[in-house]
Amino acid sequence: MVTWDNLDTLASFQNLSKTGRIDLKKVMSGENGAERVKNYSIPMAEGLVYNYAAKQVDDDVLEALVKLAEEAQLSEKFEELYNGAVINTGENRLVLHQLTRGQLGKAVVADGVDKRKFYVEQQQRIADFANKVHAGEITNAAGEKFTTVVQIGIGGSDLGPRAMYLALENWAKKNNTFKMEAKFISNVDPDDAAAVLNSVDVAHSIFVLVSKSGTTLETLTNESFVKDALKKAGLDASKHMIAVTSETSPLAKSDDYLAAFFMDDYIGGRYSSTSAVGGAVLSLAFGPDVFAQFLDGAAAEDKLSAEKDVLKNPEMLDALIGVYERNVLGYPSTAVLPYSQALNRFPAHLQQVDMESNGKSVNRFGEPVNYPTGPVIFGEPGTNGQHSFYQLLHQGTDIVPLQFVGFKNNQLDTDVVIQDSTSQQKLCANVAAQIVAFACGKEDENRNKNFEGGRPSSIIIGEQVNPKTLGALLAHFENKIMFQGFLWNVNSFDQEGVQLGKVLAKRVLAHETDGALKVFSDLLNI
Ligand SMILES: O=P(O)(O)OC[C@H]1O[C@H](O)[C@H](O)[C@@H](O)[C@@H]1O
Repeated sequence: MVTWDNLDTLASFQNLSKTGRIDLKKVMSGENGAERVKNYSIPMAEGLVYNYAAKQVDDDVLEALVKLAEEAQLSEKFEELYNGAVINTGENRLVLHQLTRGQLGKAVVADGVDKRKFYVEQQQRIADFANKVHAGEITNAAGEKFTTVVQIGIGGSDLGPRAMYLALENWAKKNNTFKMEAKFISNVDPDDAAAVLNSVDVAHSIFVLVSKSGTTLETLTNESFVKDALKKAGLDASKHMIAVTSETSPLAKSDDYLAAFFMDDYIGGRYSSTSAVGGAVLSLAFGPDVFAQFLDGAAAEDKLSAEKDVLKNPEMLDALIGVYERNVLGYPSTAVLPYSQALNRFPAHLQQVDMESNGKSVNRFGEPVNYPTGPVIFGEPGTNGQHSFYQLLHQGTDIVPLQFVGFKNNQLDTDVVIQDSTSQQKLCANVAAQIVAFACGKEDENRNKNFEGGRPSSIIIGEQVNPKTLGALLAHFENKIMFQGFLWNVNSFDQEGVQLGKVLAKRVLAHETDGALKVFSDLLNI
């Protein structure tokens, strides 16, 4: 049996707090540094490697982290989760997104259904549908092929699928698996839908309406927006739309769609990229086989997350180091910095996964916690970020732990040699340089030009962004966030904090306001 205790009640956490502070500048300089880079590294799935040489840890801290993992029963809690325990206590739900890509434990039966079978069945239904669209067996009313897919959804029904699509678009083009261009409508700002609709040929577009609940105001509004545009173009909306939702949602039984594919309440929106939510758009855009490879990558990383030896489990160690940084060293934020244009929207997706999961002030029993929980997450791809916010990261008063991601190869064949190096080499040179610059700094008599150093980072290195490495990368961060939730003893799988704003917005629209809300409503001309 596992016990759910607050972090600050664990003896191993008290011991961790007493370990000596690491002088990163010192340990990362010279031969010492070279040894650390070689040793402080864990193989991940699909040829990825997690390197934590530039984190403020040494063997003593690592030993204390291992003890913390044991006392907090991280492995046992993950085991409970994938075997179908009610981990999402706030909503009384199981947490099953790992089951969409593999079976780590025993069969999970819920509501009389084997859940792994259910997810595979949905994946298969989507594959059949996508193949028929590609073969021209499912067409528009004029019998012409669909050429574009447009996803309508917001939050978890947008960010993950969008980030994954962008990550694989060029790879698919290069590898001849690109089937259809995908576009995304999310914001209730009418300019979002209008701009996307202006950029596509609606007569040859298939729209994927994605809403787990089937009740999200922005998504339903955008659906009407699109239906209106289709009608104005003389088209039958029901011949152009499919839905991805949960079987219990109001959308599930509607005749308004060509087809409906299902996820369920046991998959949080932000964890739904590997379910039908990501499956529909990615299978249509790149073919079902590419989506299957993406799932394989995620499944392989999930397996590593189940590894009991902390020093062989990249997700668990990353989580533990993050908690050490947050709760012992007191760092309030974390930046995710992929040196890859393909991962352009990956930080935005992680922002939701991390901050919606662990941005909590009460533990899983609803009692206030006395320690900081989830950090603020932000990020941009390198090298763009270097010319923007890195100034604060190098010389600002806050220390911000960094999570770099870098790949040896780009996705397209095009590159040039300028000043004796390719663009890809320049990209990689920059990430290596940044790790050492942040860790070691540089002394200068001019205080303005002085770099203190001592700024920690980790890096995940891979060969190339492709479906498998992307799946592994996604699972890494999902599972890291899950382990951190276990450590903080929060429920990482609900999101009550987003409700209040929705309720007040409804009041504004119904003109049922007073006080400050009324004045703001007037100022905004509602
Ligand atoms: O998929 P839906 O039910 O439309 O939900 C879309 C999103 O909106 C909610 O407000 C939540 O904050 C997100 O976790 C969710 O992903």
